Amino acid sequence: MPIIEVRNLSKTYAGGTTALSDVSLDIHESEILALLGPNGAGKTTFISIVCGLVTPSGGEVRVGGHDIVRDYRAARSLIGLVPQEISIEMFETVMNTVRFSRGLYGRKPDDAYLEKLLRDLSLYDKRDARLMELSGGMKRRVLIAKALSHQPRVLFLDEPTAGVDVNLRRDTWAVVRRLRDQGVTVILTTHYLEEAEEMADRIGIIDKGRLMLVRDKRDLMHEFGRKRLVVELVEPLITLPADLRELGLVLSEDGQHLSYEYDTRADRSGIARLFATLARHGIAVRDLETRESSLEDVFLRLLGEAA
Ligand SMILES: Nc1ncnc2c1ncn2[C@@H]1O[C@H](COP(=O)(O)OP(=O)(O)OP(=O)(O)O)[C@@H](O)[C@H]1O
Repeated sequence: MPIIEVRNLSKTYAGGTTALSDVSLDIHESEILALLGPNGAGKTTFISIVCGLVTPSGGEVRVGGHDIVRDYRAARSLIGLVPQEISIEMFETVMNTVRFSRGLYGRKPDDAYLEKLLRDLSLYDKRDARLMELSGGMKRRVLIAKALSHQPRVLFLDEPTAGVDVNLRRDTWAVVRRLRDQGVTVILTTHYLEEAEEMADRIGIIDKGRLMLVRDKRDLMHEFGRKRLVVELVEPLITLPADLRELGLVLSEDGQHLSYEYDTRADRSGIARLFATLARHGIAVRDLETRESSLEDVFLRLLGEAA
């Protein structure tokens, strides 16, 4: 059974904005799902509904089999949420904040678990510091600790590394991966496509309230990705022979490089033909380089196609 089942979910806010329309999705235990989409696409609305902070206008959501409206407490107890905005009690210490969060869910005190959690998040040294004394990145990690204080099975991270430096971002990724390996399901939103590419098992793209696609990341990159082959020549070419141009090759300004773009899905016969044609013209090759498109290229291409 999926840990989260979303059926025909929609949301129209009081002002009339439709933030979600007819979203259906299953989220599986211990996967990392990244939700991508432009500003205002509906990602935060989706998270807020599943976490019970916003009431849906239509459709159903079950978390661990519990309906999020009829059976709110049971559903919510399985969820940890790291919100986009930092709103914490600045005068409290790190350890007390996390203890308090755990208490809110009615869980028995367990300082051993909480101390381990702080260690995992590299916050243990700061456990007695007041939140106002922490850096922005540390405060973000306190939010993660709070969200995990009641040992939820699902963790929502709304832009977990916005404004966080590269090292800390990598630390956060490592923490999230470890959680996934411990069986926690993670749903995150991000505007850093590199983050989704690095971490996610599946990618969902939301645009204008619609879930445009949910796919295994590797399949997605494979299906929509493109490869680019750059051939460095021993001798520069002044003009490109017509048959090479017809194959889709492009000559660089300095005449030293030929480049060729192709679908990762397409069969490789194009490449073989290309080299045969180069050989026929007596064009000698010094070096080759291939580059695969990033998730960012794939994403922009998909949104472009949708528009
Ligand atoms: N409380 C609200 N009342 C009315 N409209 C809202 C409310 N919250 C969000 N919206 C609208 O719903 C739409 C979706 O917003 P949402 O915050 O879900 O997008 P998002 O994908 O999370 O965006 P971002 O990437 O900028 O965080 C937007 O048009 C937004 O203006």
